[in-house]
Amino acid sequence: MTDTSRPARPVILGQNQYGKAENRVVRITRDGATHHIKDLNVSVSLSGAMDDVHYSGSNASVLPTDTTKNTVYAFAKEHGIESAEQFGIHLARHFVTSQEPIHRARIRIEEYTWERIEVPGEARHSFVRKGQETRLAQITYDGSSWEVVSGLKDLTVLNSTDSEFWGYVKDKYTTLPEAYDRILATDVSGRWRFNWTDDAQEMPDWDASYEQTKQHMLRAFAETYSLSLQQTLYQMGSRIIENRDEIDEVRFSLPNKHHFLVDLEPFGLKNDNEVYFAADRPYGLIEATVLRDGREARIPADLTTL
Ligand SMILES: O=c1[nH]c(=O)c2[nH]c(=O)[nH]c2[nH]1
Repeated sequence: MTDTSRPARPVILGQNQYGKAENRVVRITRDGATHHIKDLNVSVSLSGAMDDVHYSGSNASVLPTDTTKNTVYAFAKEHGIESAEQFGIHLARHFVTSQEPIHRARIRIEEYTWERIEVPGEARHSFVRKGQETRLAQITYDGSSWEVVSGLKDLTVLNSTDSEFWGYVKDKYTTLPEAYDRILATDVSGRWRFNWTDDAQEMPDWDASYEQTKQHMLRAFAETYSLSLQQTLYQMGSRIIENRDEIDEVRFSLPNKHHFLVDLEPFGLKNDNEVYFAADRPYGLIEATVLRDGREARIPADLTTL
C-alpha cells in the first residue's frame, strides 16, 4: 500500500516545532493591601507527531498556538507564578501529558523584575522596574526527563582597577598597548544547567538558587584580579560549580566593553588613568563553558539561540 500522507518526492520533513512565542503575562497576587507582581514573557514550543499537518494539511494533531497562549494565562490564574522555572515546569508537563501527539515541550521564559516603591501609610501596590538584569529560564520535557537551564542577560558590571592585559601574541598588525591597570566591564549573559532531570529527585529552590548563583558570579567578578576577561569568566563559572551542587554546567557570553584612555596631551593635561572613552563597538566577545568534571556540555555555544 502506498503511503499517501507522504508525498512521493525526494523531499522529507526535518525538525519542526510550533507554539506561541512571547506571551506577555503579568500576574498580580493580592495579600490584603500588599500586592505582589510577576512579569513574564513566555514562549511555548511543542513538537511530536506533526508530520501530517506539514505533508497533507491535516490539523487533527494540532493543538492551536492560540490555545497554548490561553493556557499560559489560565495557568497564571490557576497555579500562580511561584518562579519562572516552576511555571515553565507546570506548562511543559501539561502539554506533554494532556496531548498524545505532543512528545516534547520547551518553555522559554524571560522575567522582568519589579521593586516595590515604599511609601508611608498602607498603600503597597506601586512598583518601579528594576533596571538590572533580565532573568531567564528554559524548561524542556519529553515525558520522562527534564532539562532546566536558567540564566540572565544584560547584567552590566565594571571593575575600575585590578585588571591587566599583556603578554599576548604580537604580529605585524598588533597595535594594542599592554595594559597594567585598565577598566574591565561587561554585560553578563550567562546560562546554567541544573542536574535536576527526574521527578523522583528533590526539586531545587529555584529562587534561592538564582539569587545565590548571581551572588557567586558577581563576587567572583569583583574578587578576581584579572589578567584577561577569559580568566575572569572561568573564575565566575568555577565559583558557581564549586558552590552550587544543583548546577553542572555554566556558559557565559561576555562582551569586553572597551574603555580607552583619552589622550589629553594636546591640552597639556596628564591622563593618570582617570579619563576614558567608553566605546560601544566593536567589542571583544569572550565565550566559554565551565563544566563539572565528568558531566556533558549541553548548553548551546551560541547563547542568542537560548
Ligand atoms: O581580556 C582580554 N582578552 C582578550 O582576548 C583581549 N584581546 C584584546 O584586544 N583585549 C583583550 N582583553
